[in-house]
Amino acid sequence: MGRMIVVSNRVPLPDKEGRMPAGGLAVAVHAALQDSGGIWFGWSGQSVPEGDPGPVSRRSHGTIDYVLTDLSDRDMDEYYSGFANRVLWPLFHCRIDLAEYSRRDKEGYFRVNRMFADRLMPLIEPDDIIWVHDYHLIPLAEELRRRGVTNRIGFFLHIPWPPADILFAMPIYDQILKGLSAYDLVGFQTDHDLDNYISCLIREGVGDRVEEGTRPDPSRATLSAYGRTFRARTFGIGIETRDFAELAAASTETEAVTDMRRSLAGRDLIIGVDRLDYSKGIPQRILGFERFLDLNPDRAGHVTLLQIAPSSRSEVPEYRDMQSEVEALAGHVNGTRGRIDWTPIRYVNQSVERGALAGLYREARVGLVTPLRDGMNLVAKEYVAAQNPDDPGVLVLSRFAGAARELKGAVLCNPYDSEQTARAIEWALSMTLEERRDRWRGMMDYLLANDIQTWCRSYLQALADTAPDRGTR
Ligand SMILES: O=P(O)(O)OC[C@H]1O[C@H](O[C@H]2O[C@H](CO)[C@@H](O)[C@H](O)[C@H]2O)[C@H](O)[C@@H](O)[C@@H]1O
Ligand SMILES: O=c1ccn([C@@H]2O[C@H](COP(=O)(O)OP(=O)(O)O)[C@@H](O)[C@H]2O)c(=O)[nH]1
Repeated sequence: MGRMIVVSNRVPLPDKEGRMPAGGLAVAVHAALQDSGGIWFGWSGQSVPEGDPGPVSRRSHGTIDYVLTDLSDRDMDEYYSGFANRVLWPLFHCRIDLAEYSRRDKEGYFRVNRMFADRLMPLIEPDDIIWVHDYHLIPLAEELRRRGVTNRIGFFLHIPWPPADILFAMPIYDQILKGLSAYDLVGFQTDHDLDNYISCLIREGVGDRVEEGTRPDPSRATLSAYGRTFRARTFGIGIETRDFAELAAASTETEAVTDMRRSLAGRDLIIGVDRLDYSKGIPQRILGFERFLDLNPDRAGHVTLLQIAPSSRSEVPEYRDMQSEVEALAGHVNGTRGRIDWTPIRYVNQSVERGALAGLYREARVGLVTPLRDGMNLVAKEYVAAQNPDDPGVLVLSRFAGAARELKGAVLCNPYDSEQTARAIEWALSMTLEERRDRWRGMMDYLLANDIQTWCRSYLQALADTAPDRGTR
């Protein structure tokens, strides 16, 4: 195998002391890059006020070269906050109502993808394998092909792929659909996403599966579309299960965790951890918790919901609106259900570092993960990995998270139904130790066997095994 070139919008850089960033994807992809040697290309995290962002900057670490490009403020506005996060993100999470399409943002999105392609061209050598990540960069392979690149190019979509009727609501859906056909291997989080993608090709009349046989494998397909043959497969992303479990076990006596334990004074802890994003269903979760309190008056004063929700994408109006919505709802529940010696919801609008988070997950009797739709949701997996095997907590998980397809021991709920969420919380809190252990063991074994290294290796192996289609388009 040749070198590897990873391309993503955000690049997890090592810090000034050369330490790699913590966190699954960054660690696994760095490890794979170290093995093969290669380049990680993406946005530097800096934007410049006007015009051309200037030349790329380069940093080396071991066998990895980081090649970074600034973006202009206009690029950020149109490509990142505009088309990526106000059109693709809401639509792919089935929120047509929140999608704000504009021709200007669409132009910005394709302009930045062309700029990424131009800047990548001089870096690509004939045997390199290129791995592109996520919805910000769907058109990149098409741009590279236009410039004559015949290398293997893979893509992994971290967020869901929507059903056809939702995708088709986007004015330029055909360009996005076609964009993926320029890759050699397209990875999705779940079989549902792959199935939705194939249905879009079929409904549009532009492509289909080309395998023989009457019973297609729901997790893989060879596809023919737009004059190209390529492969699509599901690879549910994992976490660093073993390391995270060790981190959680080692964090039980850290200050953050002992302070929390002391302040709980014997109350049961329920934890929610999410970026402040409408896809995560935080308002619905608070309503579910409120319903739980109303249905179970004997729990009043004996349970606390800790909701950690750092702000995210605050340039986008819908994200700013969420901030006040969550504050108002949490305040309402605390005001109407709380007592002078008990605050039902602790809402923390700040990021919590990994070690403290791991310890807090382990302290919590219930992990409440209720997105309205989510590509995978790593928090669900981290909560499971962090548990004490002798006395594990229970994961309450939305059926609309990719993780629900894998974590069979979770108590599933429909986050749109506050009554169901309320009952799931009560069930989780009253579950016997034997059942908790049983459910946890099954999920933990799964997470150990399907960790982030396995994910990374199987994706790269599948890409290496894919013969690039060098035919005409
Ligand atoms: O880069 P940001 O705009 O600040 O957003 C953070 C990341 O959010 C998304 O995460 C997704 O990937 C996770 C890992 O595969 C998955 O578990 C989750 O369900 C997804 O929402 C986004 O896809 C990333 O590109 C962003 O960097
Ligand atoms: O205060 C926080 C909140 C979240 N996270 C991490 O952010 C990631 C969130 O990933 P997930 O797949 O759940 O959702 P995303 O934000 O990628 O959509 C997880 O690894 C969390 O541990 C964190 O480190 N600190």
